[in-house]
Amino acid sequence: MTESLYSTADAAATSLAHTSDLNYVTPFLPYLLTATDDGIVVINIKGEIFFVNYRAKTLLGWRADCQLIQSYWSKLPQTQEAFSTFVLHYAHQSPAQYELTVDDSEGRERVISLQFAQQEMFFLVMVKDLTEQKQSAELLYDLSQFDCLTRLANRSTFQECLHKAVVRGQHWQRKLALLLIDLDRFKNINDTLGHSIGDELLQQVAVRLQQCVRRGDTVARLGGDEFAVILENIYDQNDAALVADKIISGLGQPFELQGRQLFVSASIGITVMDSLHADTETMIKQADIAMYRVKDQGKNHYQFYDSNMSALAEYRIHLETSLYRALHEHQLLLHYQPQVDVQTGDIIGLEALIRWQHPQEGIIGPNTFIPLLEETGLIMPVGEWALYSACAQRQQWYQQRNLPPYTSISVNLSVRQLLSGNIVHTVKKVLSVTGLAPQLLDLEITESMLMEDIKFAIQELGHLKKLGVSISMDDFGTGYSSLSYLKKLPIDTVKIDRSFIEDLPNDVDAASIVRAIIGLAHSLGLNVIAEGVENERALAFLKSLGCDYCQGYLFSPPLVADELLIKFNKLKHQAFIESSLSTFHHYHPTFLQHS
Ligand SMILES: Nc1nc2c(ncn2[C@@H]2O[C@H](COP(=O)(O)O[C@H]3[C@@H](O)[C@H](n4cnc5c(=O)[nH]c(N)nc54)O[C@@H]3COP(=O)(O)O)[C@@H](O)[C@H]2O)c(=O)[nH]1
Repeated sequence: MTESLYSTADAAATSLAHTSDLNYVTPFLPYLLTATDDGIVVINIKGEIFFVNYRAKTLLGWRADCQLIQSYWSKLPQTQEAFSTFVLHYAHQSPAQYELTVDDSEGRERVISLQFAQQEMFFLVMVKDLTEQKQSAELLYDLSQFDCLTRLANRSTFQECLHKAVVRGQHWQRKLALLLIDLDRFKNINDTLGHSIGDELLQQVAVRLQQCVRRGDTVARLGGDEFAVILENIYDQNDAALVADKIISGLGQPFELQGRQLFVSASIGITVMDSLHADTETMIKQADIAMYRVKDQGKNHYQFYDSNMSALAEYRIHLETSLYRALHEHQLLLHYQPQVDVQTGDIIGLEALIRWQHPQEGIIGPNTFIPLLEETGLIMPVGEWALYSACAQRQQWYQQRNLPPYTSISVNLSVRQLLSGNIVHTVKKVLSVTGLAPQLLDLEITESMLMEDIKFAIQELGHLKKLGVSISMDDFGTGYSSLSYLKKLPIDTVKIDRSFIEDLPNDVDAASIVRAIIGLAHSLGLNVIAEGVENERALAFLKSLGCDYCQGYLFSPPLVADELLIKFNKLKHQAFIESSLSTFHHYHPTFLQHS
């Protein structure tokens, strides 16, 4: 039954589809004319109106009924103008379209299109509301041109602006400058205080940057915390330096964010180019190189690009590529340096120090490549490798009865490792795989690392301490040197930086600092290791101050595992020190003359 009904309906639909007889539609016309989303007006060649549907009245702002429309038509110059234009220019085309802005019956501005179709002396005018379509198009345009967070020009607009600036500069033969600005430690703000504060900060930074430049200059956000400023029409570098100074001091003022006061700084790389020789790609590359130079040199400053920087940048790229290879080809290795009990001369620990055995350049020290490992993120796998290898080596020595059972192993942590959120898990894993007792592992951190994100760092150190490992504060005295925060940190040992040790006991200031550090550390229940002990007078002085442990060339330089073992096995206690002296003279022949 149902089936037959459907087939009847299908048959009817098919027959309708095949007919072009409009008589079927005519009875529905009044309904269609009111229900349609478009306005419909019928008008003659003189502009006299014969029919207007409800939608057209609303869109065109006509509140009157059909009889009065004639007079309204004449009061609407834009519509009249549209009509006249149509009559003059488009009458021969069908349908013709004209776009204009009117106020609708509620007084809201609307963008409409009038589409005319002619039938002898009459015209059918279809009135379409384009407002939303236009708004979406504008929004899309906006999104493609501007950064939605800060409303500054986005990266692609910046590229376009820079290109135009170069062309204008070439035309007027004027110089132009590009400043690339990167906020220092923005990631920490975002990670610790949350993205909403981070976003607000970026918005406020955008406002301040705009306040530092002239009206015609371009300020753009290139992404993340990176901004750019294009200065056109400048006379020389001084003009750009003035703006950079303004930016540094502008951003140096505190930011008020959700009831908090925040301080930020920025690193700025600048390139100034004679427009005749400028091209956008080179300018961006140069400003970028200069900016990274500032980052390397301690941030919160600006630098102009100079050609030497390119050589340096190329060297870095070379170094980076070689480092990747070094990792795959196992060119990284650890050296070990003993830590000695000042009173007994016993070796109580070994510090693992990374080296790069470069196939052409020989042994490369960590200061050359650790910063690059940090920057590239390679420090994570390398750091984990160092931790694992040091612990495994310590265990192997112990199992082969080459080391007293209490000898600890110290491993340096990098800032990335400490703040990765993964360090506790990594240490746990390494201890479990190597079987090393946590009490025998010492992790070295530096003051400056803590300052990156003190709250999180303290939290992570607390978790590490709970595992049973000990923590040493490395290079103490060189960074923030805030003795007052020492007591808040979950650490066990303070390592006095070797710059305070090298001239002991002659350097009176250094001697006072060392005395103060040892006194304070002991009052807080912390051990003290003096780094870089190179001679016996320094050792004697440190002993007199009650320093607990020493490390330095006096005892041994860092050595590869096998060498260290030979030395360790051959020599004990005082004999070890005596022999170390001769090794030390071998490394530092001039020392004999001074001592
Ligand atoms: N994240 C990691 N950082 C590491 C790792 N290995 C090393 N490092 C960091 O590199 C810094 C420099 O290390 P290095 O060039 O090995 O210098 C150490 C010693 O060789 C040197 N030293 C020791 N005794 C003396 C001395 O008597 N005189 C003298 N002129 N130098 C001496 O001091 C450095 C000791 O290191 P530390 O105790 O850690 O300060 C190093 O500081 C680490 O930060 C690594 O695996 N991961």
